[in-house]
Amino acid sequence: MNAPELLLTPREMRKADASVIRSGTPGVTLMQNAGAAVADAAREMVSPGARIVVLAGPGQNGGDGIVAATRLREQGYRVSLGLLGKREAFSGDAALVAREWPSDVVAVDGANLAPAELVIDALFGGGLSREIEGAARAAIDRINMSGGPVLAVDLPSGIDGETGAVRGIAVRAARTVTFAARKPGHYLLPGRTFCGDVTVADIGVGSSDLQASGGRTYVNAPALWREAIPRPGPSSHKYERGHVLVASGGATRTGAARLAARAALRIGAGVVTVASPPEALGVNAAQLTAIMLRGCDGPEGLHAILADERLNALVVGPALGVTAVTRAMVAVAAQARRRLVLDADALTSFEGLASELHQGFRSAPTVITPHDGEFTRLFKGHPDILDPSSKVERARRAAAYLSAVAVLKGADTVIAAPDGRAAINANGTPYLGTAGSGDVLCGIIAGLMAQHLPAFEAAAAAVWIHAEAGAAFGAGLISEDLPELIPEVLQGLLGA
Ligand SMILES: NC(=O)C1=CN([C@@H]2O[C@H](COP(=O)(O)OP(=O)(O)OC[C@H]3O[C@@H](n4cnc5c(N)ncnc54)[C@H](OP(=O)(O)O)[C@@H]3O)[C@@H](O)[C@H]2O)[C@@H](O)CC1
Ligand SMILES: Nc1ncnc2c1ncn2[C@@H]1O[C@H](COP(=O)(O)OP(=O)(O)O)[C@@H](O)[C@H]1O
Ligand SMILES: [K+]
Repeated sequence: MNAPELLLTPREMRKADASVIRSGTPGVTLMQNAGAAVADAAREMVSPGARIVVLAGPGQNGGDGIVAATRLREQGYRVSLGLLGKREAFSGDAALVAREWPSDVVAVDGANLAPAELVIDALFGGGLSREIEGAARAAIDRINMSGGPVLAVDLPSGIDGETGAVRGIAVRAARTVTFAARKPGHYLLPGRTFCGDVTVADIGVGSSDLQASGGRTYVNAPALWREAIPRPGPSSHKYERGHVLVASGGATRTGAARLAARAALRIGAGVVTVASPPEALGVNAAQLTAIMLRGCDGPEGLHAILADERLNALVVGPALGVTAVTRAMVAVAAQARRRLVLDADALTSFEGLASELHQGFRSAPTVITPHDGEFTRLFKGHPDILDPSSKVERARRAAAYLSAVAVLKGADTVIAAPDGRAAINANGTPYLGTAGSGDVLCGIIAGLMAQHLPAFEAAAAAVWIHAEAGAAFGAGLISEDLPELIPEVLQGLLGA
């Protein structure tokens, strides 16, 4: 099985580099390897002898660029080197490699990009620490206006490697070569859209060095959770595959629950029941077949239904209404200590009241699935959770605060666990932005938890499967399609 792919923030990457250097490999060797990998990528992008302009910044990212420039020059390319700052001002390993450049340098604002068949952007990488202004800003503007392909070293300059934010302005690259491990900024938006194709070069940082970084953020991919997905044994019966209960909204708001219920059944829950307010029983009954239906009158009704111990996973929130009654439903669900998914109105009903849920889900696996708007409402008054510029950090803090897995949805959905693990999803499609899509996601999560997947694995697997299904369908996707697309994705994962 492939190992899960670890993503390292620039700070964690520095720890990994330090670990390699402690084991005896000089930092300059890492830089030589990094620059050589950039030169290799450049050769794949242009024909022999092409004109290449390398723009190098004042730090070690610039050092990588100078190594690439030196190599490419030796290999017969017509290379010019533009520096942001003075050649004598380089420090550390970059100062060592700068001595090896055998030709003239120009200032970045003097570098002529017009004849270049390739621009190599080595202005800033993991050390970007503030908004870009002045000469650096003008240089990036000119790179983006040049119209030719750009190869970015480590990160497109201007993209924050930890958060994916644009620090004032950023290079639009056709390709990015990064080192040892991708960074969260390669996946988080808007960073992802600036990178082009991202490749990871092996520069001599081993897996023990990566572990030494302390990083706990992963790409959300099957390697992270595939082994946890159950396959029914020859003698297993439906209740072993779990029983999901989905709370339905009132008579005119029942579709969300049915979408979640259908998804829970398709992902493999043995039994799924919709708990319906009495006035909505007719409309639910008219549209349910394999899914069971129970009358459920508010929090007391839910409490009564949960006397059945076989109900082991609940979905509470979609289309329930933003009310005190919904808050009471959440309280009943939490007290029942069942696996729980909370979405939509269950979260918005606690607008500014997150403190009522503080550590509220310690006693049973729980997943919350807010989009940005729901997240901001729920944690109103909690700047410690809302303010970090990294989406990963926001999700992590929310998860720790509630003792629940937080799925912070969007085009770059982040899944975070209270223990600090996090995953960034990247296989989605904008076609998932369709009414009811989030309800389907809730159902998939609950269906996997009902089958005993731990909450983090269930949430991460569900986000990936949901996105994979949506991407496979593409244009014209509506939420009703999503549950019906699950079997093919599941069969691809399980090989059956
Ligand atoms: N051994 C290793 O560690 C290896 C590292 N490797 C490479 O090192 C890169 C990281 O290097 P790095 O830490 O030197 O940071 P880097 O991205 O060059 O920028 C720092 C410089 O930029 C400046 N600066 C920052 N923001 C600015 C702004 N907005 N506007 C203007 N200036 C700004 C900052 O100035 P200061 O803040 O100090 O004033 C400083 O001078 C990494 O991406 C990878 O490519 C590889 O070779 C593998 C081995
Ligand atoms: N541009 C996009 N790329 C990938 N996934 C997306 C995109 N837009 C929305 N999604 C996904 O679609 C789902 C929408 O859920 P949500 O916002 O709750 O919608 P609804 O309330 O209509 O169900 C989420 O899983 C989200 O991650
Ligand atoms: K760069």
